Amino acid sequence: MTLQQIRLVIAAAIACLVAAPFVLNPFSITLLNYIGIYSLAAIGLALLTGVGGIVSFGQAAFVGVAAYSTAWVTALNGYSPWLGLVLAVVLTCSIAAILGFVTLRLGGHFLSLSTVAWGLAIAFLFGNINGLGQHNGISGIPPISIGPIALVESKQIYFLIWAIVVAVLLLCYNLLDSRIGRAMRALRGGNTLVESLGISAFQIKLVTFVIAAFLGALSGWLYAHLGRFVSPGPFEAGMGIEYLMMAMVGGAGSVLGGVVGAAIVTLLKNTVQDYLPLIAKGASGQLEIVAFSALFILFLQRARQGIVPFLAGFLPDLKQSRPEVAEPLPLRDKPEPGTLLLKVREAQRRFGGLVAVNNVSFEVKSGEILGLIGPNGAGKTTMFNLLTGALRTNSGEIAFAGRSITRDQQFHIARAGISRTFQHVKLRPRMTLLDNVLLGTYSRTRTGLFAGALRLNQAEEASARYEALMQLERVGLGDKPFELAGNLPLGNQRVLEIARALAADPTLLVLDEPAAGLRRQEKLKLAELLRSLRAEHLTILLVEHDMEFVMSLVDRIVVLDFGSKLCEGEPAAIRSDARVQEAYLGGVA
Ligand SMILES: Nc1ncnc2c1ncn2[C@@H]1O[C@H](COP(=O)(O)OP(=O)(O)OP(=O)(O)O)[C@@H](O)[C@H]1O
Repeated sequence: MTLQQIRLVIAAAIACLVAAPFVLNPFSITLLNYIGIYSLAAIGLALLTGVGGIVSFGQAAFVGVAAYSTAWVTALNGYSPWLGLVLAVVLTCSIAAILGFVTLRLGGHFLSLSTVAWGLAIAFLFGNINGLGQHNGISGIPPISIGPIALVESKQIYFLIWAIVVAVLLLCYNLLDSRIGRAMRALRGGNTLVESLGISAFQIKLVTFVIAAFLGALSGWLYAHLGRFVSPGPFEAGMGIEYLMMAMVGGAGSVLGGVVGAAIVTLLKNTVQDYLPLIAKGASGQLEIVAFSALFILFLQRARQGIVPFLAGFLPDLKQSRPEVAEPLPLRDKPEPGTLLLKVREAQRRFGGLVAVNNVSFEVKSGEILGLIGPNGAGKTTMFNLLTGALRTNSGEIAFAGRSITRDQQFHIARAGISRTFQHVKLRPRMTLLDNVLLGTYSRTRTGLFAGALRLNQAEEASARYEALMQLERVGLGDKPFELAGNLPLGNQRVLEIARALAADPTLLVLDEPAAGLRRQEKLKLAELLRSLRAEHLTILLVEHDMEFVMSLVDRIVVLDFGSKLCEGEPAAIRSDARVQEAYLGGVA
């Protein structure tokens, strides 16, 4: 499918939206208004839950904070709904920022459980604060006015609601295709990779959380001025679950899924409400929940990925154009070859009673390739995790480029110029090769949230894309930049990790078993690549079990055994060292 065809489909969809109020009856228009309003909250959840992987049950509470804010400003204090919008957005986003700051460091299920807790707490407040009408709610909310026109009728507010929905969709698509959006997309699947790229996972989660709340705020503001009345019911936990359902039914990873999910759930609910009283007189309220739950379970079993991604699977792939030559991204200042780059002094790391790294000291000079070898379980990967900040040392010091990084957070260390690959490959399999490598350029680029959403910094984006393509070509993966990373064989996934690490223009490249899973020819190519990197004065630290590969490549070797340093020296000396033969090579070298 070409970009032009997609534009045509979008233009046709917008034409239908514009024509709808002229051909539909008032009830259908009201239904569409509610679908639009729910869509905004569901798009927020699609970003938070589907893209960012943070399951939240509390979206209804944010919608409620905004609805009550604008009701208080307008119905109780007589100010304009536009002032209500300002308070709604500021208050909702501030509450989200505080809640996010407190809870987003919680891992896994605890984070989701906390959203249930604060969702319930906020909804409870609506019904119990005197000044907010308690359970009777607030009525007499005025309509939104644009200039002299008050949007009293459904048909009038319809255009405002759907203009906001379309604008939000466009901004979200732009955002997800930008530097910050890629970081948001990378959140799913764990923090270690994200932080190793110089991205603060906490910061990106907080941003995503506040964006989701902001969209909830827009939804709440419109909701209050459409119904002209607010009460606690629509903002309680049940509605929080319904928003989650909308996001999941539509396709949690897709912002368009938010709209489709809102439409399906709203229409389905409406239909169930119409037909259930015919079957069960009197108890249809409770039965509605049962029927709905049963449908949801069926959906989870049959189409878990959601409708939009499911349908998108039948469409021909979007023909994307290869990045074109662009201004190169700025390069770091590199230290003089031969100067001290990394100094590890008496580093120790324990796991309970096990000392995985035991007072290890070594140095790496700029421009050299140092191999770290040792039998399985010797502590090599743990050492790499200490250097890159993925783990903290229990004691000892690590200095990089003349500065202690012992207590630095992982993303700070990455930004300082240490890039790594992982023993167990860490990629984002549902992102393209190009996007995976683009993640590596994060610390070399600056485009922020708003510039990304508004596509204001296209020159930098073009440079980053070109850089990513160059790195893909350098490692031999440049022919299919739009292939999904998950489709690559394991060996090539390792090579893709190297391209991603190189895209950060590192001073020190830390490679954990890069040749594992490669065939002989591929290994030779990799060795050639690493040699060419050394010729460019890049410093490389390497863990590798393939001795032939290591010996032919590195300048020096440090040998670890049972967490301690056994010896260090040039490859020939290590090869003939009796202790190494005994401990590591089993006397066969
Ligand atoms: N997170 C952890 N918790 C507990 N023990 C750990 C942890 N990570 C590593 N270890 C233990 O620390 C020791 C060193 O492990 P490490 O992975 O660093 O060794 P390695 O030299 O990289 O081994 P291999 O070559 O097999 O990858 C092992 O005994 C391992 O079981």
